[in-house]
Amino acid sequence: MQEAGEYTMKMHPMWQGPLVAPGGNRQSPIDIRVRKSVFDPHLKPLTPDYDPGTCSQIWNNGYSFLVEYDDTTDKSILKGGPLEDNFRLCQFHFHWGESNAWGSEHTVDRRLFPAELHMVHWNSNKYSRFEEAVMEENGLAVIGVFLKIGKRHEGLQKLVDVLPAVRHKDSVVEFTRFDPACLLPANIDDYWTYAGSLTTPPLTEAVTWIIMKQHIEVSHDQLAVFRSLLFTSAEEEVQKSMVNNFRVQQPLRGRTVRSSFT
Ligand SMILES: NS(=O)(=O)c1c(F)c(F)c(S(=O)(=O)CCO)c(N[C@H]2CCc3ccccc32)c1F
Ligand SMILES: [Zn+2]
Repeated sequence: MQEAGEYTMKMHPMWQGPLVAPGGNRQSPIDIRVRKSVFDPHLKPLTPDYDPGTCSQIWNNGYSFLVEYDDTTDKSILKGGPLEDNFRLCQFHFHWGESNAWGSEHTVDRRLFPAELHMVHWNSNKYSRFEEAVMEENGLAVIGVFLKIGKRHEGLQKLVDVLPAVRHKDSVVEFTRFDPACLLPANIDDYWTYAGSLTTPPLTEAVTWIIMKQHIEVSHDQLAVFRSLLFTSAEEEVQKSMVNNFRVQQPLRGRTVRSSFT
């Protein structure tokens, strides 16, 4: 019988890390209870300003596939919303399920989505490198966008077409001139925001999460290509499909989720 207060250090097969970071009281992901969120009239519109020229490569790191951006200058930045400083885009990635019934990390009133996009940014006013910001409270800002199955997403197709080239873990290909703004929903003024953490190691409590209320649509076939990726490298005998690469939800611990809309 587990002693009260003892942390359940269950090892989630996916992340090989503790599910609840010891002492963590602002862990992610969470369920967003819409009626418990608090409208904050001081929240500004989000103003992303991305330069497709900073897009550099796409790679499979054995957790997800990442599209990486050159973050050595302030060319692709996120400002506004709940943010006081400039945040530089460093990468975006997705989380998805083995079926369309689940796959997102965050949920809205327990509603699961088949996938979730995360655009990872770091505070370039306060820090000089991502690795520094990742250890600091509010060093990072991650935009979350839910994906639903529907019409084909024309902008996503350029990315889907290159995924077979990064099928195995540690494969990298050059990927340029991709405008990440094409993956944002039409309405980016309506969002929820809360103080949380990375959902993969190092699970640091450094993230201002900005979760879009409006989802984007991708086709069934486009999402099926995500599932053709592998967690395993080409050398490994047993190949494992890259699916269910999401973390289980974490306790809210009294945090308030603010909304930019009523
Ligand atoms: N859901 S999430 O937004 O918390 C998140 C991920 F889910 C995720 F998988 C990754 S990763 O780079 O693929 C794996 C590294 O842990 C990152 N990458 C971040 C975390 C650590 C790190 C270090 C260097 C560059 C990017 C990242 C991430 F921020
Ligand atoms: Zn993520």
